[in-house]
Amino acid sequence: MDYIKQKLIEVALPKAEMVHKLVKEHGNTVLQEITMQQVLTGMKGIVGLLTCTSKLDPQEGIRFRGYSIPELKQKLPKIKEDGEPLPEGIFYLMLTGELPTNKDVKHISEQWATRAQVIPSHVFDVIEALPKDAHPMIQFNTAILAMSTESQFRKAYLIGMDKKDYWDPTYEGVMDLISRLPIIAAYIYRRVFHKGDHIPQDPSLDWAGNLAHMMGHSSEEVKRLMRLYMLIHSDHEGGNVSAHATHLVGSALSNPYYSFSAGMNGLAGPLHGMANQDVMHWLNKMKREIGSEDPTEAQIKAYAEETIANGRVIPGYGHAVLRKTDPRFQVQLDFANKYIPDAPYIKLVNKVYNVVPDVLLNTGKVKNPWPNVDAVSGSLLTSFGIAEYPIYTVLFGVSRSLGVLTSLIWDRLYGLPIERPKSEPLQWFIDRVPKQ
Ligand SMILES: CC(=O)SCCNC(=O)CCNC(=O)[C@H](O)C(C)(C)COP(=O)(O)OP(=O)(O)OC[C@H]1O[C@@H](n2cnc3c(N)ncnc32)[C@H](O)[C@@H]1OP(=O)(O)O
Ligand SMILES: O=C([O-])CC(=O)C(=O)O
Repeated sequence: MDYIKQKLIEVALPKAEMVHKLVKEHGNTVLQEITMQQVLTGMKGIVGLLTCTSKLDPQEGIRFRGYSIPELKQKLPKIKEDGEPLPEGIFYLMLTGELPTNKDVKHISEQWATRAQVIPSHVFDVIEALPKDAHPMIQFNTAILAMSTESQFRKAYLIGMDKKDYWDPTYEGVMDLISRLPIIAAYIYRRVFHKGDHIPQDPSLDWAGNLAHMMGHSSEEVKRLMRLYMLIHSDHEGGNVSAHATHLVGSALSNPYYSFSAGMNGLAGPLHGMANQDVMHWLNKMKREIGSEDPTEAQIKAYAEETIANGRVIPGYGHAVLRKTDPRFQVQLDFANKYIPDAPYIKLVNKVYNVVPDVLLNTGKVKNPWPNVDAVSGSLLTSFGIAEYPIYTVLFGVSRSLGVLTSLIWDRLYGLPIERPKSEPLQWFIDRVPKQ
């Protein structure tokens, strides 16, 4: 058995027993009071999920197994000392709860490179059957579903395996799926934006470096950016739409491909991952309407106010949980200010950051006026030559696979049952209003 799987069993067994014990011996413990407002505004703040890969603090931002992004930049293995951590490392950390060694990261890189070799040809046929102008997220998700013919979990389930072993074919499916996503993403990118002139994978490269290479952006600078991008988008605790959808569908014992596809349908929404593409449209429309490539802060403020007055959201700003600037925004801005401080889009992002929070605060209703991860990611990619906006959410999706699919393995390790919260009609809520 692969040593990572062996390690996983050792780490997981006592934890799975603990979950079982908590349910059995402390099942009646009251955890929280829930208000009408919480239920009717998207269940914010209601603890309804067990997720160990990462945890989001509203003030501090995300921590992966306890480590902040600046800590991970220090502690995770890199190819070069001054480079960015390899996403293989965050996968290992989220999976096992322990920091990886260089050897662990190399092992995962090699595993993924090997597994990536065997994507069945029908997956590409299915992509080719779609119109080229179908949004890349449609193509990406269709390909993910088409790959589910390969599901190891489905095969094992049909044979009739013991419930406690479900995690094993899930792990195998997750490893296969993650290994193949960069190839699918790059294939779609080259199909839509580069006349179908495909670039073969280079199995000697790391997972993110290979993605940049297959996209046709093979400079060391873009590979470094891709590693950072894949690291920071990988997880955001369990309640965000893509993670929760993956978990929910997985709770029906749907295979990893079906489950991840559900998450990707959520990521494609403009209030979630698609905001990274929308930010670019918002910035460009602003420049067009103002009639300047370099608008002043006063002009940006007026445009932002007009966006709000028209009943629209300013993409890249606000968050359902965060109440401060997203550290994922900050780390990307730091990267940009270090390597490309004079890039026009980075200057623009800095100016927008100077004025938009006040505009949002002045509405009196926006709970978080600060930028989220999507406020800068597109400007950064564009400045490094990846200027085709519709691919941005696909790149987000490739990264998000690391967290949500690791959680799916843990769902199986814990033996979590089907998720089925209760719903009530409107009258039920009205009946709960205290009588005068
Ligand atoms: C990777 C990610 O998913 S990060 C988020 C990416 N999404 C975006 O950037 C889209 C823009 N932002 C938003 O739409 C929101 O801030 C969300 C979806 C992220 C969070 O939504 P909520 O938790 O409902 O935010 P909040 O409680 O602050 O909303 C209160 C009001 O402020 C509005 N609001 C929130 N953010 C913004 C914004 N950026 N621009 C304008 N209005 C906003 C809401 O639409 C809501 O208005 P309403 O009462 O008239 O319906
Ligand atoms: O946490 C959320 O709700 C949205 C988000 O930033 C993410 O999923 O990365």
